[in-house]
Amino acid sequence: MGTFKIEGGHQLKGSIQPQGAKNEALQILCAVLLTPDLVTIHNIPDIVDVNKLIGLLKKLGVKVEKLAKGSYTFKADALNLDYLESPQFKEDGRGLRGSIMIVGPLLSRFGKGYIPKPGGDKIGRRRLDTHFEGLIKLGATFRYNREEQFYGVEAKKLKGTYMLLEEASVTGTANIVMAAVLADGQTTIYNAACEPYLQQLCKMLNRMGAKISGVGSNMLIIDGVENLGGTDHTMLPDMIEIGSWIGLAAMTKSELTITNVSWDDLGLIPNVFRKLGITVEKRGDDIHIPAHNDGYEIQNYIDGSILTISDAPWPGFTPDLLSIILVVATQARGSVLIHQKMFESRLFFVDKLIDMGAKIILCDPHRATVIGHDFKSTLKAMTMTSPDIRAGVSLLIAALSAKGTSTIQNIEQIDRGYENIDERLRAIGARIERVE
Ligand SMILES: CC(=O)N[C@H]1[C@@H](OP(=O)(O)OP(=O)(O)OC[C@H]2O[C@@H](n3ccc(=O)[nH]c3=O)[C@H](O)[C@@H]2O)O[C@H](CO)[C@@H](O)[C@@H]1O
Ligand SMILES: C=C(OP(=O)(O)O)C(=O)O
Repeated sequence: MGTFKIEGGHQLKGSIQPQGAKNEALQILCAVLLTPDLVTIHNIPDIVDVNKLIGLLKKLGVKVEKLAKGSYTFKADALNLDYLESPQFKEDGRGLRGSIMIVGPLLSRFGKGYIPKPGGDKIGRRRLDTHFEGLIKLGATFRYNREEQFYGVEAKKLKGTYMLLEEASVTGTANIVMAAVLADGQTTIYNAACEPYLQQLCKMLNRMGAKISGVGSNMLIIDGVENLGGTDHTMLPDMIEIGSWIGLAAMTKSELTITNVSWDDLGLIPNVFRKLGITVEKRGDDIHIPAHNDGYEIQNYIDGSILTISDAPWPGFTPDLLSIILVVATQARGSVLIHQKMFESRLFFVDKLIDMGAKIILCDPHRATVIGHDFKSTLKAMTMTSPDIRAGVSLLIAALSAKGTSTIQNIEQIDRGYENIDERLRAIGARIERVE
C-alpha cells in the first residue's frame, strides 16, 4: 500500500498544467474499437485507470503504439474476441469503472459485448441498468450471471429507436451512443448526459464518419452508418483536476496559475468556487488564483440564508468536485451545506477531517454542514487512509494546509486519476514524499 508523507503549512507558488481528462480518456479509448483504421489520440493522462484500459485493449488485440508522452496510435483491425471469455478478462475488466464502455462498441461492431461488474470508486451503489436498458432497446439480448456478476449483450444487427433514459448516466450515454452509431436507422436518446467528455466523444465519432446531432444537449439524434474510419483526437484538460488545484490554492493561501484550462468547458466550476469567496481570475485561457492571505468568505443567498452546494447532471455541478469544495469550506469564513445527491457513500471521509479539527456535521449520508474556521484554527496533521480518488485528494489538500506532518495511506486511489501528483506538487513548492 503506497503512502504519502506531507509536511503542511507552507504556501505554494507557481503554475501547474492540468493533465488530460481521465473520464474523457476512458470514453475515447473505448471508441477506438469502432474502426479497423488508425486512431491517434493526444493528451492521454499517464494514470493507473487509463493505463489499465490501454492494457485491456492490447489484450483484446488492439495494436497500440506510443508516439510521445501522452500520444498513442490505436488500430483495432484484428481483435482477439476469445479474450472476452477468458478468466483473465474477468479480472482485468473489474479493475476500473471505464471498462464498461467497451460493451457498446464491441456489440455494434462484432455483435457481442461482455463485461464483469466494473470497479471504480466505492462511493455508493453504481448500477448499470441505464447502459443495458439502452442496449436492449437497440435490439440486444441480455444475459447476467449473478454468481460471477458477469454481463453480456448480443445482437446480429442493432436497430435504431427512440429512448428516454431513466437517468442521465455519463458512461451509460457513452455506451449507448457508441452502439447506436453503427445501428440500422435512427436512434434518439433523450435525457442523455451531456458532459464535455460526451461532447468530445460525439465530436470524435462524427470525425470518424458518424452522424450525431444535438451534441451538447440532452437529446442526441444518431443516424446509423455502415462503418467508421480513423481520426486524430486531443483530450481536454481535466476539469476535476482544475477544480482540485483551485481548492488547493485557496486552502494553502497560495498564488497559483492553472494553465490552458479550456475555460469554455468548465461550466459552473469557477462560479461555485467564487461562491466560497475564492477569487478565480480568467487570464486568457489560464486561471489565476491570488494568495488568499485574508481568507475567503462564503456568500449567503440573496435572502441571507445559508448557501447550499449540491451536485447535478451536467450542466449542473459535478459530484466529483464536492469533496474538494467541502474541504476548502473548512477554512472559509461562514457556513455552507454540502449536498451530495448522486452518491450515498462519498461523504463518509469527513470523519477524518473532523479528527483533524474541522467543524463539520454529517447530517446524513448525503449532507454535511461545514462551519469554516477562517484560518483562526489550523487543521492538525494526521495519519489517514484515502477511501476514494476525490476524498483522497481532498485529504491531501487538508494535509498541505495543516500544521505538521501527515501521512496518507492507500494512495493508489489518488494515482488512479492524478498523474505524477507528488512530483507536480513538489514543483510548486509542496513538501510531499512518496514513502513506499
Ligand atoms: C468513469 C467515469 O466517467 N466516471 C464518472 C461517471 O460515472 P458513471 O457514469 O458511473 O455515473 P452515472 O452518470 O451513471 O451516475 C452516477 C450516480 O448518479 C446517479 N444519478 C445519475 C444521473 C441522474 O440523473 N441522477 C442520478 O441520481 C446514479 O444513480 C449514480 O449513482 O459519472 C459520474 C457522475 O458525474 C462521475 O462521478 C464519475 O466520475
Ligand atoms: C468517481 C470517479 O471515478 P470512477 O467513476 O472511475 O470511479 C471520479 O473520477 O471521481
